[in-house]
Amino acid sequence: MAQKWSNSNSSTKQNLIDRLIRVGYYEFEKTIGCGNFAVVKLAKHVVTNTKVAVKIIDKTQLDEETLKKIFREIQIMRKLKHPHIIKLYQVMETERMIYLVTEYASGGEIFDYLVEHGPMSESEACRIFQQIVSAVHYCHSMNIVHRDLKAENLLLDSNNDIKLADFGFSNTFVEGQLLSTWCGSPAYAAPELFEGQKYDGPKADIWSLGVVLYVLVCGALPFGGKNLQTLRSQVLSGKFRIPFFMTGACENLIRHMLVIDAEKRYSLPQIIQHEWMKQSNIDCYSHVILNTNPVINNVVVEHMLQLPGLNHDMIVNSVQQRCFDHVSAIYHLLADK
Ligand SMILES: CC1(C)C(=O)N([C@H]2C=Cc3c(O)cccc32)c2nc(Nc3ccccc3)ncc21
Repeated sequence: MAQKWSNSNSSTKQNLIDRLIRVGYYEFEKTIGCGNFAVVKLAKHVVTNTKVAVKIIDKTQLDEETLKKIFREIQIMRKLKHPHIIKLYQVMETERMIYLVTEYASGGEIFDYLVEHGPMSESEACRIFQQIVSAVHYCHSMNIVHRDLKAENLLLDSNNDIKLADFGFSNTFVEGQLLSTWCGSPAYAAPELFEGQKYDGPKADIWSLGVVLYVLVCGALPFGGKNLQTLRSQVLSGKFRIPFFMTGACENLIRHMLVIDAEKRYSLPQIIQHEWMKQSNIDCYSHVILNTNPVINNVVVEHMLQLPGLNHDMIVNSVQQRCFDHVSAIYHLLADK
């Protein structure tokens, strides 16, 4: 469930959640964002003393449709384990609330980074874009499309590395089968979405990646307009301005991604192999090894056995069954330290 985040606490529901100080082993500190049906708070895991983000969802405020989307988002996040995708640590549910405990991206939105620092140098943009491409490539290899790729959903961690967030519009796809739901932010939406046609999910994500790359290097959107109609005609024209400072290689890559005909648009392997992407050396295929079953880290297990009430089998089961409960949360929070 993608949403515009604001940190203004308005409604009475908000105050109720605002008075929350602790859930499970998590002590709440401050609100980092609130949307129409979720509040996200910074919290500390008291057992491991680690900062996490907790998305608090009040189920009583949601209709059936939205609730289904939230459970789909959770199902998808449970499957994803990648260095540049926000990791889900734990899911807690009471009869009226859902709490999603995830990695905390302390650097905030890359959108705000660009507002503050202006466009990136192309070598910095290349480092960041390679991380984004690696995260999206991993999702597509897991048959998941994000469908809401935009600067606002690209978060930064304390090392200024990318953490892809908000799988509220994501969905699983079957190779070659077309999707039809209109998703995401218009400024990042592929032309085929504006034409109301069924579309190929991964190819629509690639268009959004082209808009993201343009935004990183130019600090502005390629397609704008004062309303949806002008935006639509600009996108369908496929015409956008290239600033004087953009190198030819960068322009060439962007022009191969912002291609109207989805069939002719670059694929992720073509993007990875493009000249411009060779500026800094990241292995975009690091994601492949992440799909295997988690190898148990015995140092972490030994550390946990000092905690009351835990035994070896409980820990190994919770991690290998991917329970997303307190035990696996302690394990992964310690492993990621
Ligand atoms: C749980 C999760 C994944 C999430 O839902 N959000 C929200 C909340 C604010 C927001 C946004 O502004 C843009 C995207 C996602 C979000 C998160 N925000 C952060 N860090 C952050 C830190 C300072 C400013 C903005 C975001 N870390 C993890 C999350």
